[in-house]
Amino acid sequence: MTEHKNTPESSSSIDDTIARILAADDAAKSADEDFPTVEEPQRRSRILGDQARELSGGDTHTDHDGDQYDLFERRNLRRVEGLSTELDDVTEVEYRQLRLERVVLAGLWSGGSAAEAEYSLRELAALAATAGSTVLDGFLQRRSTPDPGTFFGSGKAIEIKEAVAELGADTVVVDSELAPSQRRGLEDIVKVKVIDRTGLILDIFAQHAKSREGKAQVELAQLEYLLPRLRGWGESMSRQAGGQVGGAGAGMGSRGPGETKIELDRRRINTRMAKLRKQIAAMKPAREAKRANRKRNAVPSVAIAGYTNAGKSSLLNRLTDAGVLVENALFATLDPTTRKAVTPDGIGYTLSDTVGFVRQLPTQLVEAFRSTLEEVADADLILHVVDASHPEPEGQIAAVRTVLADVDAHQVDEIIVLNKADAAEDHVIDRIMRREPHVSVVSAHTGEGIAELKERISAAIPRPNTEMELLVPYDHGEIVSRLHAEDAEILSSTYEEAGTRLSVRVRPTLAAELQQFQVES
Ligand SMILES: Nc1nc2c(ncn2[C@@H]2O[C@H](COP(=O)(O)OP(=O)(O)OP(=O)(O)O)[C@@H](O)[C@H]2O)c(=O)[nH]1
Ligand SMILES: [Mg+2]
Repeated sequence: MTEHKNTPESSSSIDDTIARILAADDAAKSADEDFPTVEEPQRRSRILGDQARELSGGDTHTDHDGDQYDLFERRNLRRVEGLSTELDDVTEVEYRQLRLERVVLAGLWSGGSAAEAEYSLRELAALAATAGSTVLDGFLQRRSTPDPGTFFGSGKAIEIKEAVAELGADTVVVDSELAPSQRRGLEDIVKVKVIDRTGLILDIFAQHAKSREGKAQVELAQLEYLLPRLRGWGESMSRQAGGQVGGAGAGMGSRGPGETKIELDRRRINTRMAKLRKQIAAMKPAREAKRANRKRNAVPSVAIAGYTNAGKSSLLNRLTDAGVLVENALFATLDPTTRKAVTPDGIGYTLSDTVGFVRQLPTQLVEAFRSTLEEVADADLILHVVDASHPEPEGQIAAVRTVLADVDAHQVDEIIVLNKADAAEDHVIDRIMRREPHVSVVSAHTGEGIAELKERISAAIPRPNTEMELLVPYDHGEIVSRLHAEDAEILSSTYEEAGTRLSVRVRPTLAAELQQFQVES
């Protein structure tokens, strides 16, 4: 840990920080406007370390991905390496601005195969790269239960410390959720800041949230994460006040002003959380109205769900030409996008992109995003997109289903969409096809399997079911075009003297409008 100076400024800067955190709305607004834009090529080359390249460098876009206006903006928001490695304000580190730059990863291998433990660590590397940091090295420790004091045990912690010093790292990212005391214990040994998986994921969400609702949801999740960790915070502050470093509760510096401050902070954070909950609740009616409207018109809804980076947005673009942001980064999409789509035989439906899932998705996020995720539960069909180019997609499928069950979405019909077939190994595809009853193999990039998927969607969504026989006079050509354009199944159509004779299946709302043209069959 960096030494803190015992000056009045240091404690007032913490006040400032807390004030800034709690005034997050204003801060977010001005940050949007004031963020300096840097020329794209220069910025890109500076953020990509060698290890990060595997993830961040591989963007390929097809024509279907559209204009991707967000992409440029997203890149401009990336962190610049090397601006600060000083841990001068613990409050900032723990909340909102992790400022991780050169990181060493560490994970516990406590069960399962070695390969699984390694995937998890690789995924952590991808997460860290998405958060804008350079991954220098990674450690796995075989150990059945975590050490209560330092998580890895002091021997391994010292090993990590040595690597950190040798590589010049400024952060250790641990592939689990750490108890506050474990984090502190480990920090005291490795001497740089320690972040856990949850903190890292929350940081990515904070960077990527765009809509007002998304921002509020992420902030709520961050505060929820922070609240039980306030003790650590208070101790750091006491160190600043008294300059005493010691175990929990040791020394004069850890009592008095520090405690009062924690109480005060806790209260302010609770107030802020209550306000956020209210805000989020207030935003719900608008979304619910939209959903109710869709329900009334009986427009079927299809939700695209799946593990992060599986290709959900690419699939949405491929199916609808939506131009939604596609990025080889984790959690590129946070705000659900809904687009209109049509089946090959002309049935309209809505298709929604959703936030990606990840192993150990922080529970704070599931809670904060519950209202968004519930839309998936409400869908008529879930396209569960799976990255078939991953060597072991089963773990991802299971992680996604856990979250879906959590928001009561496991009842909804599901098609497993094995995406990235162009890059996948046949044996992986075969394995999953044997396990899962409803599988479509596609590539959002090449378009392979997309036509078949469209047919499947068409067969799986609720179809219009009111049969009608219509005679539409020729001066009402707009009705015929509408039937072709909209939610109707045209079973037959012939031209007669008085007009077009049609045998159709439509939804109840449209049936009511068409009554004047109805004839006996
Ligand atoms: N080879 C290959 N790559 C693909 C395919 N579909 C998507 N990708 C790539 O996979 C990466 C992730 O794609 P996205 O569509 O952003 O994935 P997502 O599921 O929306 O990801 P998040 O929003 O971050 O959860 C991008 O680099 C895409 O170009 C595919 O069919 N084949
Ligand atoms: Mg996406």
